[in-house]
Amino acid sequence: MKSEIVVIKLGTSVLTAGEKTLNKPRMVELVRQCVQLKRQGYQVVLVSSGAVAAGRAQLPKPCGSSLKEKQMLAAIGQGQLIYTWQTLFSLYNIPVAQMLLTRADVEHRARYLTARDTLNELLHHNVVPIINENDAVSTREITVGDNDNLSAMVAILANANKLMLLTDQVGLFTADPRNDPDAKLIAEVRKVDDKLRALAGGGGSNQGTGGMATKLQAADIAQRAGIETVIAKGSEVDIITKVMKNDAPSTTFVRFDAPVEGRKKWLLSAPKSSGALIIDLGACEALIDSGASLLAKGIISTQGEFKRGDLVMVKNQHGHVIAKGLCSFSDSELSIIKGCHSSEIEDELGCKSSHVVLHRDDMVLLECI
Ligand SMILES: Nc1ncnc2c1ncn2[C@@H]1O[C@H](COP(=O)(O)OP(=O)(O)O)[C@@H](O)[C@H]1O
Ligand SMILES: N[C@@H](CCC(=O)OP(=O)(O)O)C(=O)O
Repeated sequence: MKSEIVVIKLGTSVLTAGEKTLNKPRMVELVRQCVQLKRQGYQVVLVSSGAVAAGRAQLPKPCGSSLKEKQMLAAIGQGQLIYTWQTLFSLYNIPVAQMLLTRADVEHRARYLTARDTLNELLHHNVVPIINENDAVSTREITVGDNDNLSAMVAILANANKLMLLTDQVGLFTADPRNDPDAKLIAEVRKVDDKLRALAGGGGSNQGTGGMATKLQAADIAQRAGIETVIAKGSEVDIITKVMKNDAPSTTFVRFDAPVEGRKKWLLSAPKSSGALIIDLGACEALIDSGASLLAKGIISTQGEFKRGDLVMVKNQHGHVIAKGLCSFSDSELSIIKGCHSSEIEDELGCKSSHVVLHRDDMVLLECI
């Protein structure tokens, strides 16, 4: 039987724990629990933050306020980060592997498949993959930007059963507990919606990136891909073991009953959109109620510039995103054929072309109207 795969994301807040550099006793403890999990038959993938913090501690003068400096610090600290993990796992004779990814590696279908194969091969050989963003080469265009979203992408790549986001809070509260002592823990989330997003603030510590907002984005993606996500406090004793037994105060995002499959998971996780299609009510209903492909007839207008094959968001007339998918036409072609019947498209464009704008196999639904 194939063993279950657990992706554990460790935020800077967990790995530094109030210190200016890596908190090694904390890392020892986390490795012990990961090994325990492996001995129970699970496969473990780590998404480890902490490179910037580790790099910062190695320079004599404080720095890291600009993007350039952060990239430099990540380049300095990543070596120490992976060395520390490697040293700790080697105490148990478990090899580790470093994978540094950017959005471009996941966005490009062929690179995505290569990363997936490498990850699978590592797990097959009982190695613990330790993943971080390749900050040193990440430009604004290709960065994921935070390891919460990266960990959701990794969970999809690894075909994981569970995603654990370990941080410095026990879960998602009704308000940032650093500012509101009356904030209450939300134990279970069925669906991430705008009301919930409004509760999630940015990072509380000055070390972390994204705070709860990016954790919700990650949980939303994972839920839709059929992966249960748990936010929990990394400093709590035996936290990994407790989360596996559903025995820790935490926030659990339950997986959707009908998750997206195969290639659609890639669509869900990776590509950034180049533009958007605004569609009418009839088209919204056809997409959501009947699972239909999107036809030119339902398109009111487009936003942004995109080529054939680019990823676009699909919005209703109120600007609400309802789907995303790979578009068969460029924005300039759509300006000609929007509102047309499918049979008129080839005549209008004067060339052979698809009869649908977004095929249902190349599209994931994100919201209901
Ligand atoms: N509604 C909320 N519930 C819990 N924490 C929140 C909330 N809104 C904002 N936060 C902040 O998110 C922080 C955790 O995110 P972050 O600093 O990015 O940590 P990490 O390094 O673990 O990713 C918490 O310290 C907390 O202050
Ligand atoms: N890639 C960066 C971490 C970025 C990040 O998302 O940090 P965090 O919010 O602490 O998980 C690093 O290694 O320092």
